[in-house]
Amino acid sequence: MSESTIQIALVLPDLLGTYGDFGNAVVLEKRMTWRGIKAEIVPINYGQPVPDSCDIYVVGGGEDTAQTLAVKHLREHPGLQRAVTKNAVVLGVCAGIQIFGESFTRADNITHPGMGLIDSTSHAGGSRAIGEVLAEPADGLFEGVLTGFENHQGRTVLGPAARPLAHVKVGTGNDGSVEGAVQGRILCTYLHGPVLPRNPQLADLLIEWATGTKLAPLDLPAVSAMRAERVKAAS
Ligand SMILES: NC(=O)CC[C@H](N)C(=O)O
Repeated sequence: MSESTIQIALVLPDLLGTYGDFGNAVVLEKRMTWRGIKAEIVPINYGQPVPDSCDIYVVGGGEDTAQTLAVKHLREHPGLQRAVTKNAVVLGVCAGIQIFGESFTRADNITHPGMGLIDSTSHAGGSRAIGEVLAEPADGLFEGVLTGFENHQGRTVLGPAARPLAHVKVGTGNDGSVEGAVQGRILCTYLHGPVLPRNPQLADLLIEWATGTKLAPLDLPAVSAMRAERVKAAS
C-alpha cells in the first residue's frame, strides 16, 4: 500500500468485538474506497504491539473482564496514546468510552485506571441500560438524529475538557441525559448497531477529520431505509 493509504486500526477485536463493532472499521474503509480514497483495515489483536502510525483507531465494546484486559494491554503498549498526540482520529464505543477516560469502576466495585485520553470517569449504574437509543447531535457536530442500540451497566460523567456527542431523547447513553463524548479528534459513544452503519454522517465526519477533505454526500437508499426503520422502532 502507498503512503497515502488511510490506515484504520481495528483495536483488539478479539476482546472488544462482542457486538459486531468491527463493522465500524468496515464502514470507514468502504465509504473511503467508494470515493476513491485508498484505505485499509489493520487488525491489532491481544498480545500484539499497538502501532502509533495509523490514521484512525476503532475500539469496540466488551464485557467488564474483557475491557479490563484490553485497557491493561493498551496501557502497556501505548501506541494509541502516542497516535493521539500526532492527531490520529479515534472512535471508542461503549467499553471504549470507559477505558479512554481517567478511570472506570466496574460492577464488582473495583476501580481501574483508564488511558487518560478523555476527561471522564465511569462507574457502574444500578441497572443495565439495554435497548434502542435516539439522540440529537450536540453543538451541530453532525446532521441527523443518532440511532443505535445500547447494552451497558456503566455510566459516564464528563469533565470540562470533554463535551457530549449528543443529547438523549430515547434511552440512557452516558447518564440518561447526554450521550458520548468528543475531545479533540476522539469521538466516543455508547451506541452499537454498529454505530457507523446506522449513522453514516458520523462515519463521514471521522473520515473528514482523518483526510482533511470535505466529502461529497453518498446517497445509499438501503442505508436511509434502515435508518428510518430503526428510528421508527425507537420512537
Ligand atoms: N457494551 C459494552 O461495551 C459494555 C461496557 C461495560 N462492560 C458495561 O457493561 O458497562
